[in-house]
Amino acid sequence: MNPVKALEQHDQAVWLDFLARGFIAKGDLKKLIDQDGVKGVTSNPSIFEKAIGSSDEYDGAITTALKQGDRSVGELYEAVAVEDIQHAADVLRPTYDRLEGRDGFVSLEVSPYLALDTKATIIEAERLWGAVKRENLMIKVPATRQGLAAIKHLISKGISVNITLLFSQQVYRHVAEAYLSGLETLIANGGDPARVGSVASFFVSRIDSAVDKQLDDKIAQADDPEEKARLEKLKGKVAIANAKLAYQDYKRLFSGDRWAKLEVCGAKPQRLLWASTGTKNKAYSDVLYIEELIGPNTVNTVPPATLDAFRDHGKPRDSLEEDVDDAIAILKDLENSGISLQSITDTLVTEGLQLFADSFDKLLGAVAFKRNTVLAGQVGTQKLALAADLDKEVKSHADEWRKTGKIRRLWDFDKSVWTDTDEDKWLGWLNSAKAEQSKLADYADFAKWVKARGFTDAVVLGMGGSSLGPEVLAETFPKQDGFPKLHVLDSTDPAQVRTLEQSVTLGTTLFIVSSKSGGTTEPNVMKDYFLSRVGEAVGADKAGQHFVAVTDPGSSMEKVATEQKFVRIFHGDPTIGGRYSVLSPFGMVPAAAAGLDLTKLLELTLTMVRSCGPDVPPSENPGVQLGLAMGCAGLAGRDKVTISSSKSIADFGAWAEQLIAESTGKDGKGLIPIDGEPLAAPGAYGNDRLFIDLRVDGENDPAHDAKLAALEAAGHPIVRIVLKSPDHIGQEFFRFELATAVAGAILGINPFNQPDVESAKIKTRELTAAFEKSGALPAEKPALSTAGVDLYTSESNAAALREAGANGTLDSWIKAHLSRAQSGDYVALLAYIERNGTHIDSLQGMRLAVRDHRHVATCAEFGPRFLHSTGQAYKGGPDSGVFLQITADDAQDLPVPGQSASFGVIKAAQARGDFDVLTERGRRALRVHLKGDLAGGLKALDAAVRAALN
Ligand SMILES: O=C(CO)[C@@H](O)[C@H](O)[C@H](O)[C@H](O)COP(=O)(O)O
Ligand SMILES: O=C[C@H](O)COP(=O)(O)O
Repeated sequence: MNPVKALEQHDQAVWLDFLARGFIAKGDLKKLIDQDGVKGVTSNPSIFEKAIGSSDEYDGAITTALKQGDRSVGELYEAVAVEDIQHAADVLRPTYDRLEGRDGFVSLEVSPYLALDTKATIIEAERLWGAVKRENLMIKVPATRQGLAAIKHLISKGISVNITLLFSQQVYRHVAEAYLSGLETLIANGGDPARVGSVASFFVSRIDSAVDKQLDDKIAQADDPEEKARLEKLKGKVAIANAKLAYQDYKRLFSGDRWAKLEVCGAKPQRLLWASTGTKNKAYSDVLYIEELIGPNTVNTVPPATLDAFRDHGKPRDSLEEDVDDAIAILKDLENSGISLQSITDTLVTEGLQLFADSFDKLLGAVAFKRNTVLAGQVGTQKLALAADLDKEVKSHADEWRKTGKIRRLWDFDKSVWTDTDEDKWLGWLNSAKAEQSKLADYADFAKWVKARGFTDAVVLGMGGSSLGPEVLAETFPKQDGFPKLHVLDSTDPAQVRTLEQSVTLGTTLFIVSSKSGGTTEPNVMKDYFLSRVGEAVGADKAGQHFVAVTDPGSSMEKVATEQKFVRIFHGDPTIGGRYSVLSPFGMVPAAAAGLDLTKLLELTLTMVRSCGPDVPPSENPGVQLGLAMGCAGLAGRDKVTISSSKSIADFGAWAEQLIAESTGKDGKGLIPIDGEPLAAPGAYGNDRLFIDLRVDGENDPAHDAKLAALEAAGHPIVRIVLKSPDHIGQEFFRFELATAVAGAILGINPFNQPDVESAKIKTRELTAAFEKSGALPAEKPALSTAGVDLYTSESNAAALREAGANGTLDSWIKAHLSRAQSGDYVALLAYIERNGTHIDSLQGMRLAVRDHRHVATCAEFGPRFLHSTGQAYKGGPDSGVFLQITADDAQDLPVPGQSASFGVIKAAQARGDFDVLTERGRRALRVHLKGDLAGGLKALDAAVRAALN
């Protein structure tokens, strides 16, 4: 007789420790049931990893699932795994029915990531039980301390459980106890125990592998031949002895009064199931762990090769209760040899969890890869070309992130991923795109209202995080028919305010006042100004009808907006910091007002959110990959994150800049984003760059590509990101948000605070308060005053510059100042003037001259805008900045209604406040105040810069 089938006569059930889609579909499982009498199937993460991850058998199913709509990697895995389990359960159903529920089960394991979390295990087990919907299902739960509590609960709810990763007799007794007490609760609550099945999966071969290793060490150390022989005799014996003794426990636990009471109600004993029964040591019989463990009321789950071997040459006999005394002696002998079985079995549980988690990581990575392939192009692609050293660092961090489950912890709001302070309070952005989806109807109503009102223009008044996201949307998307043109004003420069005013028709303009805190100076004074101007145009009582506010609940802005009868107040989410707020009302309200397709924007964004999800291991997770590259590059001194973006998304860098700089630049550490520097030949750069290139598919620029290729060939790390279309911009917002948070963790900082922005704000407030009191800003003494310029700096900076040759000319000061920039430093031009094409060109000319002559990174920024962006990193980040602040006389100032400080005064106070903090921190900073005609002043400065460099 077929030896496998013959096991029935010994009252032992054979299950198959294997599952795969084609195997079931082709009828192979059915054949084993019919021919071998197989009565069950077990699966585990390693089995699914082999089935799904290492074959293309599931590609069709994954494609079909995705055709019904995108879903997360975890959901995709579960969809196909649940189908497989259902198919197996259906094939086993006749067995289950024939044996009246005593056999015919298929097992599905809960995620190994949850093994140490009782509550999460219970939730997942109940969910899987509900999803598979088969009576002959068993949910597998590991026998950890936390698992035991879950097992008891699940049994009490009538869910059949297979307890896995069981190695020790002591733990087995707890497992049986959990089952018995679970049944007692079930019965007490009126449940039917006859419907509950359970097995305790006791692992064998892994024990021998671990014990034999220790025995071999001892044998190698032993001098006495007798001792060597004694130890040798124990090899390959311990696992079976351990299992035999567990079986003696089984017999005791499932007899007697307690059990009788349960049995009478219809309860079935929880059978011992021998798992890990494939022989690992080739010196042993390949059917060892079947032949030696045959006994009534047990199960052996067998891998296919072992099953084939046993069918071929297995010799069944009732072996389980043979030589029980010998088994006791073997374990005693082992203990006497100084080998602790308890410590081995404890380790095996930990290792087992890690092995299943490793398999699950691999499996989810493979599913993520397949999802990506099917979605081809719908998710922006990302290619990392990192030089060898950096690549190695990134891979090693990725592995550390995988092993320690950091991406899951991050998504779980675990602040210990960062500095363990209050990071958990600032992670609302992780779920904001999803949350915004639930408000689509409201945004549609708002958009309808905007359209119906016939607004020609919509102007966002805000700073930093509140303005730069909307600015990207305004610059990336064309004006939509029937909707207003979207503008952004983020300045206190009088000329800039006036230019904006002249570019719109006040009577048909909607103002969106955006301030999370509500207390920021700029949006408040801009709002005061335009409320008054609109009042003049349409009547003070109607002005509020042109204003909406976006602000966090309870802010001072909310109060003011209510008093001033704004049309609407949209609430931000207080768990999202400004720089992470674009995929929240701060981005969505302006987008809705401009008539953008929010449904599409968010849907596309969510595809990236899923790609970056907690279930996507670091190696396949684009946000984590980018963040690791940024963080590791920073640690390696490549801390100038140089961003280039193709034409239609050219403004993206300005948003990314505020995110990266304000998040990471603090505590003397951080990344310095470099935006707007066109690429040059490798010779223009030092070794402090990481290049991130974003392009919209089809926006080809061969010259740019050639430069990137040359940089790559010269050993600079490059990240290339390709967006399918500008509509996919939301994906990049999320990718960069996650990447920045990850980079923050690598750098060891809290990416969600901005301590040094605050210090400049305090200084500015002190200066404006002084102005309100005395009618003038406190006097200051220039280090040099010429007809065209006044130069200011701290005494220590002035002394250093004089020593370096600064004398009575602008050129000499600029020369001395720029010569302070050494390799690895950056030079930042910080201009408190109108941000317009001419001035941008002017700053660009100077910065590129500096870069090309001194081979340092350069920044060209406009104040006060950059104070809410890169300003944090300039003051709080690494001390590698050389700052040239540029201020100028305002040709024409502009009053702010209701206060004596004008726009010009506020701007001057902001420039001085920031400069004071820079110099107080000992940073290398020089302020050039251009007197008289601004164009002429900039020209003179340009000449001085070029002279200094030549
Ligand atoms: O736990 C069960 C059945 O309940 C099995 O699926 C169990 O996971 C497997 O037998 C083992 O993981 C296989 O172990 P090994 O052969 O890799 O040592
Ligand atoms: O990035 C944020 C800016 O500092 C503006 O802050 P706010 O939105 O609270 O006005």
